[in-house]
Amino acid sequence: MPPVIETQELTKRYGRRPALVDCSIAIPPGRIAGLVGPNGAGKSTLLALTCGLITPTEGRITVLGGAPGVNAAQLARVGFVAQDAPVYSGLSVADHLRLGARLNPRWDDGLARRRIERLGLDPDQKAGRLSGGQRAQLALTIAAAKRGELLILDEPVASLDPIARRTFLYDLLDFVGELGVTVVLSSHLLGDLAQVCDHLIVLGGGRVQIAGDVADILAVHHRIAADRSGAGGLPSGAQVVFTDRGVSGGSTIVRSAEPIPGAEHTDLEDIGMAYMMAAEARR
Ligand SMILES: Nc1ncnc2c1ncn2[C@@H]1O[C@H](COP(=O)(O)OP(=O)(O)OP(=O)(O)O)[C@@H](O)[C@H]1O
Repeated sequence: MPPVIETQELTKRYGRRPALVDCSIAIPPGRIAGLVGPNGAGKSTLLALTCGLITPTEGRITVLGGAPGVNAAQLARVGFVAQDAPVYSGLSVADHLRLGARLNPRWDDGLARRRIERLGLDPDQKAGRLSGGQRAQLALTIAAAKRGELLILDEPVASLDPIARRTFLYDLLDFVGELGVTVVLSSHLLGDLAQVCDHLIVLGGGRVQIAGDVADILAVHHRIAADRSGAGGLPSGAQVVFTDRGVSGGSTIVRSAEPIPGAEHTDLEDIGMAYMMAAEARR
């Protein structure tokens, strides 16, 4: 199956300022891909390129086999929820569904109504009076009912409390299972992404630090005590990603296809953080 999103040496500059540099990624179909990186790392730029809202300065990007946003048919296949879950505050929940039905040729009204009911949203409530979590859920419902093949969510949980975040993410999981779509989800909250993502892209300073399926990433990363991180004690080909000296003597995340005797389990949160810290340290 060809990737849903594929980029080759994709670069975007605003004027002379590079926002994304030589980005080469491939997201296979059916994945929930997490996109993380510190402020200004290039996440929104990559998502905007994916939706065709902006065009590359150099390199190539293919979305669902074509140029992003090239025509109405292509746009109909992609659902996009921008940062802060934009909704029309003067319109009611029901008005949003009516607008969605009018604007989207493949609109799934049954799906939209079922979700609104399940979430307990009052159809007559004005969107401006919904809570942040409810607004995020409404925006996700509209993007989903478009019945596209790719859902792009730019920091959809940023303004939500931990309970609303958890509900939103588990709901997303359910619904990806139901619709079989591919999702790209950006967030600063690595712990949240680790719960739902099976593909990860870490950006730092506009460059891809690591990208791939979560299972593959976990298989080649190890945590060892900081004082063992001298290259002498590691298998050949091992790469020290980052040493964090702050936590009880410190620890080092190492990338190695070979097992490392005595290494501890590490998780996606630690690995993502190590790549981001390493990128920051190089700047
Ligand atoms: N329209 C623009 N004009 C000029 N520079 C921009 C524009 N949009 C983004 N940038 C710059 O490009 C870089 C990447 O920005 P981007 O918004 O993609 O990062 P981000 O990872 O989404 O950040 P955040 O986590 O803060 O939302 C930053 O240095 C930013 O200042």
